[in-house]
Amino acid sequence: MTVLQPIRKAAIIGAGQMGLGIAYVSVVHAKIPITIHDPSERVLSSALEKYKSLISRDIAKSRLTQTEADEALSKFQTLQGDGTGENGQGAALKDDTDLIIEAIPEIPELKLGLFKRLGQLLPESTILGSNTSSISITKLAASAVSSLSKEEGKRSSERVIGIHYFNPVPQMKLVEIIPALQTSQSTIDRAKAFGKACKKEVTTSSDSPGFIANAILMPMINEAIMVLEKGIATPADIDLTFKLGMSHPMGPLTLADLIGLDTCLNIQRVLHNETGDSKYRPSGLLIRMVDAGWVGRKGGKGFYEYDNKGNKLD
Ligand SMILES: NC(=O)c1ccc[n+]([C@@H]2O[C@H](COP(=O)([O-])OP(=O)(O)OC[C@H]3O[C@@H](n4cnc5c(N)ncnc54)[C@H](O)[C@@H]3O)[C@@H](O)[C@H]2O)c1
Repeated sequence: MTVLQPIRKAAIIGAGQMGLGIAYVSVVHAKIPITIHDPSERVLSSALEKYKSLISRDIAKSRLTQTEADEALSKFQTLQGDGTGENGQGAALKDDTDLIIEAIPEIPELKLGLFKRLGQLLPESTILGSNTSSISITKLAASAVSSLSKEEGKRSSERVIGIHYFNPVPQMKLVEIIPALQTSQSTIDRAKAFGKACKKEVTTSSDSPGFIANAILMPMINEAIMVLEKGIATPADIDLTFKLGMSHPMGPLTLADLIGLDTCLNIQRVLHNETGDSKYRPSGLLIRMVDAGWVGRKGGKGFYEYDNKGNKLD
């Protein structure tokens, strides 16, 4: 039996809603130290506040002791920049980092550029994971070989993998693992073991646009927005139909607000571009709402309005 190299230290790139949640379960459940990188100082200070409030909530619910909470605080570090020397201070990522998980916006050029720099910067023992909802992991793996020799390039692409958590990460019990065509079996095994260490169930999807979850979810959300756009029903009635008629815990428009309307639009654009299938075309209303800066719960307004703690207003 082969012994898997353990993940002892990780870095998260992007401290938005997903990056912070991934950092939290990595420290609290997988019990490893985390550095979280983001170009925005404002995002980093808000991430630290949210991290502390997640800890306080877990203490209040007796899920963490004070000693565990102190340990979790000492294992969490924030750093400005993206870790590779872009958008901030120098290349802060260290050779002894066993795992990187990027959670930057769902924009192909941004992620491809990041994987190119990560491929050059980090030793081939470091797993390069992406929390992308839809972008091809095979393309990210190909980007991680740029300017390396053929043999180094092959090994560099073998350590790239999709590690797709769900929102909100501390509550949702799933991780979707997506190997690229190039990914090695040991990378798959290490990524699955890490997902389980974060106390998640693991599913595996091949590298196809939207993988399992978003290939099914995004067309449903888009159809719900089109029903609204056509004036067929109000947001409240569309959501209530799914809650009470189909036993979904929340309706599709509430879920779209939670995911982020910018993220939904970016995912739909990737699905549409990658498949060429018109069923994935984003609705005009979604495009206009993102144009208006109405990105959902994280921005205070989407299909509903929210206070600065993210609670829905009546
Ligand atoms: N929101 C969801 O429900 C959800 C669920 C699963 C996966 N995802 C995926 O996770 C990723 C992040 O989504 P999110 O909802 O956390 O987005 P978000 O907008 O909350 O956070 C993105 C963060 O990335 C930072 N950033 C921007 N450009 C960067 C760069 N070049 N380098 C480093 N950081 C940069 C931003 O400052 C921001 O803090 C996306 O790929 C998304 O598809 C999102």
